[in-house]
Amino acid sequence: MTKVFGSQSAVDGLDMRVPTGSVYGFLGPNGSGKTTTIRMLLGLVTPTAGDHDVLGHHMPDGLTTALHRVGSLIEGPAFHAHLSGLANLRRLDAADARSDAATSEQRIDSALDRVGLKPAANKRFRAYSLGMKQRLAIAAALLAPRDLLVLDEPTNGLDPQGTREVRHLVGSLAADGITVLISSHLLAEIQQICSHIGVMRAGRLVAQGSIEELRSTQTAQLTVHTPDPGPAADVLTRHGLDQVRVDGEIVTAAPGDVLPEDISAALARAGVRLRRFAIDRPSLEDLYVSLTGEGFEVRG
Ligand SMILES: Nc1ncnc2c1ncn2[C@@H]1O[C@H](COP(=O)(O)OP(=O)(O)OP(=O)(O)O)[C@@H](O)[C@H]1O
Repeated sequence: MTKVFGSQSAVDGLDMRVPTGSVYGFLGPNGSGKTTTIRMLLGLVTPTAGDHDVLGHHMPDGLTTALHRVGSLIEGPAFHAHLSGLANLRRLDAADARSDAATSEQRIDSALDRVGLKPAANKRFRAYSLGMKQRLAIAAALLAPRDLLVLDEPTNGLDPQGTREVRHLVGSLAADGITVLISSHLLAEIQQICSHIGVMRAGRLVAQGSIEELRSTQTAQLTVHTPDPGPAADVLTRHGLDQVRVDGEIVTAAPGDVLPEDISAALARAGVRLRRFAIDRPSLEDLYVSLTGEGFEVRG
């Protein structure tokens, strides 16, 4: 899908797949096109080009069929500060033409229970912590049964405790089988709960896949600390390792398919003395930084 606003391209040729049952972390710096993409997915913005399916329904024809199985948190519902969480949910539920008044109390109760807000149900919204406010917003998205939950930056502005609350909640919803699409500009905040990740940069999806797939695209690096760097480099080159480099007593190389145990045995046979032998794979953090140029923001 593509979305152009005036002369500005917000989303450019996006080809995105959110597998059923996944928690898909939709990552990218501010302004990279995440919200625009989510708004297109939910039929709130018409794409300039391209089309998409939601829960197996081609959009926009399947809008009414598919979207009542989709809960979303985009800008967040408008809550009344002086009303309790419970009263706020009652108002929202009553305003939904599709909701069945006969089951309203039961659905509200289970939504509050789901997000752990039952004990605070009668507290005024303005007395809620930021994490509680965000959990209430997610409860609002859960007033009807959902197959897919779309959360746009649900941890934005939350303190570490609020972030943990939201993360924990999303993890438990996913464990119940709800597919979750969750956007964030901070990989560290959502990495633990995601099974899949898509990375946006300047309107383009620059990487997408399961965490394992993305990790495996990262080239591992062998690092050897040794007082015998010359012989060590010779052994590594003879064993077919690429990019063998010597820097003082540190030798690095790309091990490729050569097994660590074969490398260490070969070094031992050649009499190379080792102070340290390690094979490291760059973290997802490194991948994210290299794809987006974004620094890793440490919070709290
Ligand atoms: N309605 C609009 N009219 C004009 N430009 C827009 C509109 N909506 C978004 N844009 C532009 O499109 C680009 C992508 O914005 P978008 O909000 O989708 O990014 P984002 O990744 O969600 O960022 P953020 O996390 O800041 O919301 C930005 O440059 C933004 O200014």
